[in-house]
Amino acid sequence: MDFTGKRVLVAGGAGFIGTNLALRLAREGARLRLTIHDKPLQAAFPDAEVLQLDLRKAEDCVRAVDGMDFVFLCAAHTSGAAVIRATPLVHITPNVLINTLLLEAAYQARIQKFCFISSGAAYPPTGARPVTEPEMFDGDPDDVYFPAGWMKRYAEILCRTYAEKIASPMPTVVVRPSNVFGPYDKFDFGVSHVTAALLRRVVERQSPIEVWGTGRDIRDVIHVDDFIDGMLAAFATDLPHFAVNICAGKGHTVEQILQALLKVDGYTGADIRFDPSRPSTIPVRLMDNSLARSKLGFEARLSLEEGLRRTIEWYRANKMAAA
Ligand SMILES: C[C@H]1O[C@H](OP(=O)(O)OP(=O)(O)OC[C@H]2O[C@@H](n3cnc4c(=O)[nH]c(N)nc43)[C@H](O)[C@@H]2O)[C@@H](O)[C@@H](O)C1=O
Repeated sequence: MDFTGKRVLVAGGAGFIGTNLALRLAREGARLRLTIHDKPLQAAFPDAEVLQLDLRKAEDCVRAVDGMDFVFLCAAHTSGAAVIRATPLVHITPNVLINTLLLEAAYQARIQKFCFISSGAAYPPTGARPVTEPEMFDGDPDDVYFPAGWMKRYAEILCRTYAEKIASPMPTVVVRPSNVFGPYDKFDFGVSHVTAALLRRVVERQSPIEVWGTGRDIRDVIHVDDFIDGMLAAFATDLPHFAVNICAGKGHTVEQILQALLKVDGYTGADIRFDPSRPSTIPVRLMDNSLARSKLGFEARLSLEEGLRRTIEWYRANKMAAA
C-alpha cells in the first residue's frame, strides 16, 4: 500500500507499537499526526504533527481524526502479568472509552480505513492447539483475561458494526497480535511483558535471574518489525472488514526464550531461579498463522534469536546508554 502523502493518524504515538509503526510510516512518506497523552514521544518525528490529547474524551477524539485519511489505534492501557493478576480492571474503562470514542469520531469524520489492535489473549483457551480466527467467540477468554478479553472483543464487534452493519460503512481492520517484543517496548519490571523483562535481566547480568512462574508457560513471540509488516499487509486488503492473527506461528516456553537470550548475549553459567509464587497468566497460548499466510502472503521473517539480538542491540544503545 502506498502511504506517500497520505494523512495518517497514529493514536498512541509514544507507545511501543505506535512508535514502531510511526517510524515505518514516516519512512514510507506518510503525513503523520501522532497523539501523545502523559508520556513524551520515544523517537524523533521532525515532520509529524504531534497533539497532546486525552482520547478518553470525545472532543479530543474528534480533534485527533480531523482531516485524516487513515487511523491506526495504537493508544491503549496495557501491561504484563503482574498488573493483569493484581488489578485486572485498570485496562477496562480507559480502553473502552478510547476504543468506542475514536471509532465513532473516525466514522463521523469519514475516515477511509481504521485499524484496531486486538489481542491473542482475547481468545478462549484452546490448550496446545493453535487458535484460528473464527474461534474468537467460541466461549469466554481464559479467566485471567476475562475482563481485558471481552473489552477487546467488544471493540472488534464495533469494528464489524462500522464496517458491515450500518449505512455509509467505514472499512475496518482488526489485527490480533501474539506477544510482540522489540525496541521501544516497556522495560520496567512492574509493567513489562515477559520478553522485555527477561531481556533486561540478561543484559544487566542480573544474578540470580528471576523468572516468574515455572518457565513452562508457552507463548508465540513475534518481533515488532514482523508485526508491523503483518499489520500493514492486513491494512492493505480491500475487504470492508478483516480480522487476522499476526503471529510467528510457533511457540516457545518462557525458559526457551530465556535460554535464547542467554545464548545470543553470551551470558554463560547464569543462575536461573524460577519462582512459581510470582504472577503467571495463561499456561499455553499458540496462534495459527495460516490466514495471514494465505490471504496476505505474510510470514514472520525474523527467527527468535535474530529478533532478540536486534532488541538487545537496541536496548544497549538506547536504554543502557541513557541510564
Ligand atoms: C498478547 C498478550 O500478552 C500479554 O499476556 P501474557 O503473555 O499473559 O503476559 P506476560 O508477557 O506478562 O507473561 C507471560 C508469562 O511469562 C511469565 N514471566 C516470567 N518472568 C516474567 C517477568 O519477569 N515478567 C513478566 N511480565 N512475565 C514473566 C509470566 O509468569 C507469564 O505467565 C498481555 O500483554 C496481554 O494483554 C496480551 O494481549
